[in-house]
Amino acid sequence: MDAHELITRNAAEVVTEAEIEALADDPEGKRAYVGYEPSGVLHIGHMLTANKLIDLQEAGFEVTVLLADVHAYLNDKGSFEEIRHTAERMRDQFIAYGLDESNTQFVLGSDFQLDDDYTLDLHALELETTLARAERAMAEISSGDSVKVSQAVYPLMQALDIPYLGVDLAVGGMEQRKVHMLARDVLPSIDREPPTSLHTPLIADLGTGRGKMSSSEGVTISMEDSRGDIESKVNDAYCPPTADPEPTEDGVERENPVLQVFEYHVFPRFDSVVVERPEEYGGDLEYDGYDDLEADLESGELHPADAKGALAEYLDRLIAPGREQLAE
Ligand SMILES: N[C@@H](Cc1ccc(O)cc1)C(=O)O
Repeated sequence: MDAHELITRNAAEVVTEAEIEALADDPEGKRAYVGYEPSGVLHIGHMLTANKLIDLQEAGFEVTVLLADVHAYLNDKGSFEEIRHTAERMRDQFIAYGLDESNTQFVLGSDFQLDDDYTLDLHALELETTLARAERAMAEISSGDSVKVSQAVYPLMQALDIPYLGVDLAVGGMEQRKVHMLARDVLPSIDREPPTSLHTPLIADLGTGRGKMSSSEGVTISMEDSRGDIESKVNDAYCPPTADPEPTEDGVERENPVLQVFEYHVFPRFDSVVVERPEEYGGDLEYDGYDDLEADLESGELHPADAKGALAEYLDRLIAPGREQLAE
């Protein structure tokens, strides 16, 4: 796979295509980051962007993981002490998941976000931004109806992190796109380059195929799950024999989350996938890429129950190192 393909595979969008192209062609010195609010344990949402960071490392990027402790605090995720503690645990889980410490830089937000220069630049961005714009940028990041002042400061800090970390590419889920657009608009006002961004798709809830998989509602997979937990969640997952299910009766769009997890979590991390089947049902199936697996599910060659069995097996392999880490 060439650099451009590695960078863009499984991305829902890049802003802009031309800027990505230029980064792909740049042989050295390119840097990317993802920021995470430390809270709870690593789950499949974090792992999706972590997979992208692993692709980017392979494509020659230097990668930074920002453990955004101040952001978590501003977004009401607990006391600063608790968040700090969670940040340390999270870092260890990312390493267990495969973000090699030798080429991943882990940075704590509070290590630079409380400096004088940062604070003054932040105030300059506050002057450039209406409350309404800041609030819109946060719509898919913070929950709750009334936005606090802290949550209006949040996206401006996220924008400012990009030049302060010295990165060329900001990576995040689709829910981060409005913050990245805001960053493109406001950073030039303080003589900083507008950043390039890449967004990963949102994966549907495992149980229903609707909405998005999240740690706060519905069914997700986390590093705390035992093999048995994974098996029962995957077993109960929504998996019609198509990649393009009909909407529900009341018109809610649905995805096939089992296929999505194969596409965005399993295939990026394994060279091939074996679906074990007894001889009388045709024996094992082996796939070198996602498309063939999807085609077999659609044609009926691969039964959803067998697909689920294999998914549980591979998810377990992805989770195991983190689970062991947590048990320490
Ligand atoms: N907004 C991100 C966290 C984050 C914070 C600061 C950043 O610079 C980047 C990302 C989230 O929703 O989890």
